[in-house]
This record gives sequence, C-alpha cells and structure tokens, in this order.
Amino acid sequence: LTARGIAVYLEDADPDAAHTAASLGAGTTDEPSEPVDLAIVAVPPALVGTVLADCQRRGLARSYTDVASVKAGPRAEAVALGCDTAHYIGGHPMAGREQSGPLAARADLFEGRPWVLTPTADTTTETLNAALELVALCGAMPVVMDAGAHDRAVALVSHAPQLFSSLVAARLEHADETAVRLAGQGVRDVTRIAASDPRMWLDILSANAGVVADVLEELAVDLNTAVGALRSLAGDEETGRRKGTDGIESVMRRGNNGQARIPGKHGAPPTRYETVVVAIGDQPGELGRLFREAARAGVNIEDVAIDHSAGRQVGLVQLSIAPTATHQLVSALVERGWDVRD
Ligand SMILES: NC(=O)c1ccc[n+]([C@@H]2O[C@H](COP(=O)([O-])OP(=O)(O)OC[C@H]3O[C@@H](n4cnc5c(N)ncnc54)[C@H](O)[C@@H]3O)[C@@H](O)[C@H]2O)c1
Ligand SMILES: O=C(O)C(=O)C[C@]1(C(=O)O)C=C[C@@H](O)C=C1
Repeated sequence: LTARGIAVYLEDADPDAAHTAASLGAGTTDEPSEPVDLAIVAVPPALVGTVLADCQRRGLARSYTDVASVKAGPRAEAVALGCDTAHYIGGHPMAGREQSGPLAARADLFEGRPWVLTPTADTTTETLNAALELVALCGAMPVVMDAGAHDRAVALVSHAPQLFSSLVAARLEHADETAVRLAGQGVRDVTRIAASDPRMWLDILSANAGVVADVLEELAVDLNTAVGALRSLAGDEETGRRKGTDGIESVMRRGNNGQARIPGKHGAPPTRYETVVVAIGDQPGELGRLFREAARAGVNIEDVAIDHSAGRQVGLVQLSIAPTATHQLVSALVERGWDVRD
C-alpha cells in the first residue's frame, strides 16, 4: 500500500511488531490526526470482534474490514458486541505464509490471489467500495461471498489441507534420522504449511471445527479405501491384486482431476509450466544472479522451488516457466555457464 502512495498507520498490541513493520516500509507508527478511510483489523480470528469494537469506539476510520481466515464467527461476535456493522465488511485474502509476524511479510503476497469479501444487506456502498479499492491496490481479485459459504469453502481448500499437512509431517516427528535425511521435494511440498503457528490455527480451526471435521471424515473414508487397496496389492492372490491396482489407480486419477481444477495465477485456467532445473552454489547472491539471467533472457519465472541436497554445497533450483520459453531460457543459461540439469 505504501508503494502505491497510500498513507498507512500501524498499530499492534506488541509495539515491537508495529515498529518492525514500519522499519520495513509498511507505514508509520504515528497516530492518524483524523479518521482514516479504512481500518484493516489483522488480528487472530477470536479477537476480531473485540478489536473492531474498540477501533469503532475510538472512531479510527470511516469503514472497517478484517482479514481473518474464518468469517461467520467474527461477524457474529461483532454483532453481539454492538458494532456498527453497516461500516464493517468481512474480508479474507486467500494468500499467506507458514510464518507469521512482520519479518515474514511480502509486498506482493496478494497479487493475483482471490480476496473474499462478505458484505451483508446493511453494508454501506462507501464501505464496500473502500474494501474493493484495498483489494485492487493489493493486486488481488475480489470474490463476494456469504460468510457461511466462505467458511465451508475454506474448510475444503485451506483448513483440512492444513491439518493433513500437519498429520503427514507429524509422521516424521519420531522417524529414523536416516529416513528423514532422504526428504525430497515431494514431502517438502506437502508439508510446507506444517510449519504454521499452532496457536493461530487452533483459533481458526475452533471457529470452523464442525465443517472441517466433515471434510476430514470424508477423507478418512478415502484413506481406509486406499489402505484396503494397498493390503490387497500386498497379498498373493491375483483377484485381490487386480482390485488393489484398480483402487490405487482410482485414487491417483481422482487426485489428478482435483489438482487440475486448481486455478492458475489471476484466476486463469490451470497452467502447465515447464520446469528447468539449475544447480547453484550454496552462497549468497546466487539466486539473485540466476533470476537476473532469466530476466535478461526475457523469460518470466512463474514459480520457484529449491531442493537443498543434504550434505552438499549445491542447491537444485526448479524454475517453472511457460513451455514456449524453455528453449530460450535453457540456451541462455547454458551459454552463460550455468549448470542446467535434465
Ligand atoms: N498467516 C496467513 O497465512 C494468513 C492468511 C490470511 C489471513 N490470515 C489471518 O490474518 C490474521 C493475522 O494473522 P497473521 O498470520 O498475520 O498473524 P500475526 O501473528 O503475524 O499477526 C497478528 C498480530 O495481531 C497482534 N494483536 C494481537 N492482539 C491484538 C490486539 N488486541 N490489538 C492489536 N493487535 C493485536 C499481534 O501482536 C500480532 O502482531 C488472522 O486473523 C489470520 O486468520 C492469515
Ligand atoms: O500458503 C500458506 O502458507 C498459507 O498459510 C495460506 C493460506 C491457505 O490455506 O491458502 C492459509 C490460511 C489463510 O487463511 C489463507 C491462506
């Protein structure tokens, strides 16, 4: 927001958090001299109602929104606390990180991401417009939804996946070191969000517990079917083995179909990117140098993942790029002496 010339006033129960954010260029810790256009309540979900009530009592802004990962509970609390709901609109940017705090912030976090807004019949046009402007300034795409529908949707696409990631990672807690050392990109992809803050997620999951439990129950049925298929595959009997093969094939195909439905950037249809793997030395500045080479070659990097080989001073960088740009990037990198892997 500051990069787009918007005056941002930061306030946090932890003054260090606000000062750190200010020093990173997110805004100022000075108090505004008059009510601002929009106050963004970015606190844990269970605190949204009380913080909103407090901000409104202080007359901080003309309109208010929040960013909590659940929407029905915070709204009910705001209503119960007697908040001015006409000038409050629930919000939820569908982007985030497994790390919290100002040091984990990124200016481009919301670019191209859905940002849910949950207006109600009494929401004023001024408040809806202020929230829409915020979403546009952050480069996100507004999605207007009812709070309950939002909570059911995120149970499926965010809350249950978080628990699943944690459960997969929990298998590693007491695993043999020799096994954990072999971790490759697959398990890293599946468990990245298992590093998330447990207190924050307890708060989120408590506010959406029943719906998330429904999703996990359905998953549990699928898990049992997969276990049955694997047991049949492990047996000697031919019919059983065929049944097992069918079962696992069905899991994999259904997974392919579900994964293919996940939208690409800016809500575009899912895109298939080509991956170019480059080995880089484990030293400062290497990644920046590689990105500059891609820019010189005129190739847009759509996504990036790094696989650090255990015990080796190299990392394998996987650059996801448009398939049509593969030749251009590979030849530019090879020409400039980079170690491009097949
Ligand atoms: N982290 C994510 O991926 C993500 C993504 C989308 C939405 N959200 C939502 O954003 C909100 C904040 O999450 P976060 O990850 O930024 O957490 P965070 O811990 O980084 O930030 C929360 C901040 O709220 C402050 N705070 C707590 N009580 C307060 C109070 N009474 N008054 C003022 N400040 C107070 C804390 O000191 C902390 O700095 C949550 O509602 C979360 O559901 C998080
Ligand atoms: O990608 C991550 O690390 C996230 O935490 C993102 C994520 C998500 O599940 O997509 C997590 C919770 C928020 O409510 C919104 C976004």
